[in-house]
Amino acid sequence: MTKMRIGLLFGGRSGEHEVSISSARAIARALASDENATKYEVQPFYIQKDGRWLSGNIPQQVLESGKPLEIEQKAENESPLSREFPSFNAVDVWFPVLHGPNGEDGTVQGLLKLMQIPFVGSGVLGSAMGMDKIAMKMAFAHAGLPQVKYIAVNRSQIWSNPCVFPKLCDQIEETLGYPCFVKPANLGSSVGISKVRSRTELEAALDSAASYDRRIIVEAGVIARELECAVLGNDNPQASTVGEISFNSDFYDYETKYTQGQADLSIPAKASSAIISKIQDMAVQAFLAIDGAGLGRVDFFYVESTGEVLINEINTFPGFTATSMYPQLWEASGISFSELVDRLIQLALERHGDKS
Ligand SMILES: Nc1ncnc2c1ncn2[C@@H]1O[C@H](COP(=O)(O)OP(=O)(O)OP(=O)(O)O)[C@@H](O)[C@H]1O
Ligand SMILES: C[C@@H](N)C(=O)O
Ligand SMILES: [Mg+2]
Ligand SMILES: [Mg+2]
Repeated sequence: MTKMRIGLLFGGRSGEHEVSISSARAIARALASDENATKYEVQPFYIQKDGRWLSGNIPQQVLESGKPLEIEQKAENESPLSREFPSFNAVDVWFPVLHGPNGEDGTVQGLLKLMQIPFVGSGVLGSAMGMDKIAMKMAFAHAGLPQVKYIAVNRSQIWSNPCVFPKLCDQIEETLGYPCFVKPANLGSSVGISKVRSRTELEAALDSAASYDRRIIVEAGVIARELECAVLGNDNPQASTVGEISFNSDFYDYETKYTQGQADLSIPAKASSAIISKIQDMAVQAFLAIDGAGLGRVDFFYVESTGEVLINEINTFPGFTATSMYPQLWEASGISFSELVDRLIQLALERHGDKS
């Protein structure tokens, strides 16, 4: 049997570069295990932090070491893609294991779509909507999904005009109060997010978020349990069992997410069956609202005292690291890691066949 060649794309010009390497290591292992090894042959492609694409031996070395490559000087006028374009022909299905901007946001998906080769996950629209927390929240509001109060901010309100900035801070204090969360709109893994409790912290957090993104979102802080649900499928997606994250840190920040033992994952979450099915329904609605495809993980806040469930966000390429929820939610729902990656490839082929 001829093996299908899977283009495993990882790394990326993103604050989540290291997370992508960890996810890709796990996915590469799953593609080489069990029955998958008889069906698939993995061709890794590594996108360096400066955006250059590498094939050949280096991607394999990065996968083995789990560490990003030191950036060597780029030749003047060298295109990030110039060296690798010919070898793209050696791929039957792309598996873009990219988190954050320049990978999970529709940019790479546009390139892969133009190549007319199937790829795993959401297309251009779903990826872009799922990455940008402002656009995402507009789609959720339109779908009638409850969420926290928020204010959308543009970098120009923070950096360009000294008269606008104090007014913006006044508006945030009046509308949202403290604590509130300041986030770059297009990022993940909590990179660039601050929880703020005072005017001084707010000013510093806005300045910091603006260094990551032109678009920033400020949300009212909620005291709630954090529940997550995985989604798998295309036009008729399925929701997994629901999991809960608990931790001792101030919020679920980068260190808590990726340091073994810092967060506890309870799967299934201890909540009534009514709450679990509500979350599963909302997860599917959220996935459809942004035009998701293949996979997604939807994060929720559950305010136990009032019974309120608020949607926080969707991730169109959630983490597959050792501490990540997405593969563990499916494992607990009866789909093993190796079966999961196989299904994702089949869903990519199905979606490609739709000619969408
Ligand atoms: N409005 C809020 N109220 C309370 N806690 C919040 C709020 N927004 C974010 N947090 C905390 O910050 C964490 C990260 O937020 P969020 O999920 O929006 O960021 P992210 O960078 O997209 O993360 P990831 O993509 O890794 O899930 C949440 O899991 C939660 O602990
Ligand atoms: C990878 C990270 N953004 C996640 O959602 O798991
Ligand atoms: Mg996210
Ligand atoms: Mg999240």
